[in-house]
Amino acid sequence: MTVRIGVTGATGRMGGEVLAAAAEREDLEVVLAVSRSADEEVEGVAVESAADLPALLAEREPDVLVDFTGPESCVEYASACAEAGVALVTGTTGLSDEQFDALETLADDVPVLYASNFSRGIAALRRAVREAIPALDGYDIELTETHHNAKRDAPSGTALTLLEDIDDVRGDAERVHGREGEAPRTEGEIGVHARRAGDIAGEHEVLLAGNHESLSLTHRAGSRGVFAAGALDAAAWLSGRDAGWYDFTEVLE
Ligand SMILES: NC(=O)C1=CN([C@@H]2O[C@H](COP(=O)(O)OP(=O)(O)OC[C@H]3O[C@@H](n4cnc5c(N)ncnc54)[C@H](OP(=O)(O)O)[C@@H]3O)[C@@H](O)[C@H]2O)C=CC1
Ligand SMILES: O=C(O)C1=N[C@H](C(=O)O)C[C@H](O)C1
Repeated sequence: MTVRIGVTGATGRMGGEVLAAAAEREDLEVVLAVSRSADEEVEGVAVESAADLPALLAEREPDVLVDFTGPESCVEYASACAEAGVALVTGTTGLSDEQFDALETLADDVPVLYASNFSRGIAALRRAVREAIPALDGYDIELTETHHNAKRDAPSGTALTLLEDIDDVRGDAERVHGREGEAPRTEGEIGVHARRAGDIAGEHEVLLAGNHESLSLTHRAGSRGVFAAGALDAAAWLSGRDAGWYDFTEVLE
């Protein structure tokens, strides 16, 4: 059965990637695409006004809306989904705790799948980090992420997810965002570094060092296509499921 999808932020970097990737898939059909700046075609799809999203959801009846926009719009579009009974896949990062709470509440009404990163490589990196930490007890940990120069939020959503993973395994640690001046490392702290340059699609490195050795676990996205493909896999998987909060790792099981 063909899964009917809607795309928000269609004029954005990820919105365009999602539309391009969807055009290559036979299991999905794009039935609407919106952004605040409508009146354009992206990847041959007409982009309509995001202000009309509630009406468009009711009229076109997509199974799943795929969202890569901004934190406020993500919650706004999720509310429209809950109202219309449409499932939501979102990879928007930079959400506050309150915005995550709002999304989780809306998941009482419709299926919501959130992932700070839709690449399989990051899913594997997360597993590797969870395995490495207990094997390298007491080693210092530094996390570095590198993204294109237009990224708004820092640290990246993926970096925050990796930090949560580290805390889960090792207990809550102090996070030191960059260092300057007299700033010696304290035991157990995690250094967090965000670099912004050029058009880098996304790199994450978890460095563990101690006992005269170091282990660097690094993921590099070659293009945004990997995130778009993962989000569409998630949309296909989510369609028809019960209301609730879902994770990308469930899609990969
Ligand atoms: N989870 C993952 O795997 C990935 C997540 N991301 C995340 O996706 C998000 C989008 O990234 P990217 O595509 O590079 O960003 P862009 O700025 O290129 O695109 C964002 C799009 O969303 C719309 N938008 C932005 N802010 C708002 C807002 N406040 N209200 C309504 N619409 C808004 C813009 O369109 P317009 O202004 O025309 O409405 C634009 O089309 C970011 O949070 C990023 O971190 C990115 C890559 C992978
Ligand atoms: O903004 C981006 O580009 C990306 N954002 C996500 C994040 O914040 O982790 C995922 C990916 O790294 C690309």
